[in-house]
Amino acid sequence: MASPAVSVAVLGAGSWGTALAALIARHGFPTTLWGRDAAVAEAIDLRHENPRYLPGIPLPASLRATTDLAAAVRDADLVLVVVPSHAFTETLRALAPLRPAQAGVAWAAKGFEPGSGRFLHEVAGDLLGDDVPLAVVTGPSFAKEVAQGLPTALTVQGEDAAFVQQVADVLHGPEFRAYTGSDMRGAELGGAMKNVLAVATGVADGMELGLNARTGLVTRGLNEMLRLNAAIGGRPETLMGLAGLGDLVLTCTGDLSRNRRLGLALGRGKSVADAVREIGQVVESVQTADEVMRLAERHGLELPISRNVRDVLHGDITPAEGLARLMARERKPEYPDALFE
Ligand SMILES: NC(=O)C1=CN([C@@H]2O[C@H](COP(=O)(O)OP(=O)(O)OC[C@H]3O[C@@H](n4cnc5c(N)ncnc54)[C@H](OP(=O)(O)O)[C@@H]3O)[C@@H](O)[C@H]2O)C=CC1
Ligand SMILES: O=C(CO)COP(=O)(O)O
Repeated sequence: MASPAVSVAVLGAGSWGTALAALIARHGFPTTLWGRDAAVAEAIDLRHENPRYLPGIPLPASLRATTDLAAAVRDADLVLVVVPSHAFTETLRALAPLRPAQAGVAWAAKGFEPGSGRFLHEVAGDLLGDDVPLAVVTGPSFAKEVAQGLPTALTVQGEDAAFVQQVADVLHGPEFRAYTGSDMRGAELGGAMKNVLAVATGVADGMELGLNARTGLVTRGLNEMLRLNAAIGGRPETLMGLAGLGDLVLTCTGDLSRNRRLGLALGRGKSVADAVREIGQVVESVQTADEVMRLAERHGLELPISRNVRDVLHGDITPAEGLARLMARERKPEYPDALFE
C-alpha cells in the first residue's frame, strides 16, 4: 500500500477522471481533480457530485476539484491524466512546466494522438522528457461501475517498476484490483483497438445479426489486435489479458460502452453525427479507427473488421455493404502465420 502521504492530481473531470479520482480519494489519498468546466468543479467540490458525467452518484467529501491547473498539481506526487486522447497533447503541454519534480505521470485515456498517430507514451516522453516516470492505466472498467464501488480489475503498465507500483497502490482497494506490467505499447494498443472493434459488434447487434455474428467479430477482432500488436512490438500476453481480451469483451458486449452504442445506432440506420450527439460523451473510435488503419497500413497488415469500421464511420460504405464485404472474403486458414512467435 502506498503511503497516505502520496498526493494525487487527476486531470480531466469527465466520467472516467471523476470515477478514478473518487476511487483514489476513498482510499485515503489527498486527491484533487482538475476540470475545465467551473460549474462541474464547483458541484464536485461543494455538493460531492458530478451532475454532468456521473449524475446521482455520491463522491467522497474529501475529493477536491478546481479549474486551476497550477493549484491542482502544485503538491502532487503523482499526476493521472484522464482527458480524451484528442486533448492529451495540449493537456501535457500545459502540465509540463507546472509538474512538481517528484511527480510521475500516468494516464487512463485510450487512443492515439490524432493526425500523427503517435502512442500516448510517445507524446508523454516527448513533452515531459526521458527522466519522468510514465505509466498507462487500462483495462475493462466502465466509469459508472467504478464510481458505484462495483468490483473491477485493471492493469497499470510502464517501464519504471517503482512508479507503476505507486500508481497501482493508490488504485488498489477492497473493490478494485490493479495488476502491474511493463508493456506500455501493447497495453495502449489494446485499449485503443477495442473501441474500434466495439463499433463493429454494435453495428452487428443493431442490424440484429445474432449472437454468432457478435462472437465471430469479437474473436476475429482479437486476431486483428494480436497481429497489429506483434507488428508494433507489444507482448502477446498483454493482449490476452485485461488490456486486450478483457476490455474487448466488456466493450463489445456491455451497453454502457459509448463505442458499442455508436455501432448499435449505425446498425439501426442512424448517422454518425446524430449518434455521437445523442451519446453526448467522448466516443474515441471516431478518430481511433483512422489511426489504427494508418498504423496497420504502415506495417502492411490487412485488418478487415477495423477497415470496415473506418469506412462505415467515414460514410464510404453502409453497414450492410460492410457485412457483405466481410462475408465475401476469401476462404483461409484460421491462423495462416505464426501469430504468437
Ligand atoms: N468512461 C469510461 O468508462 C472510461 C473511459 N476511458 C477513457 O478515458 C478518457 C476520458 O474519457 P471520459 O472521461 O469517459 O470522457 P467523458 O466524455 O465522460 O468526459 C470528457 C472530459 O474531458 C474533458 N475535455 C474534453 N476536451 C478537453 C480539453 N481539451 N481539455 C481539458 N478537458 C477536456 C471534458 O470537459 P468538458 O465537459 O468541459 O467538455 C470532460 O470533462 C477517454 O480516452 C476514454 O476512452 C477509459 C476507461 C473507462
Ligand atoms: O474503455 C471503456 C471501458 O473499459 C469505456 O468504453 P467506452 O469508451 O466505449 O464507453
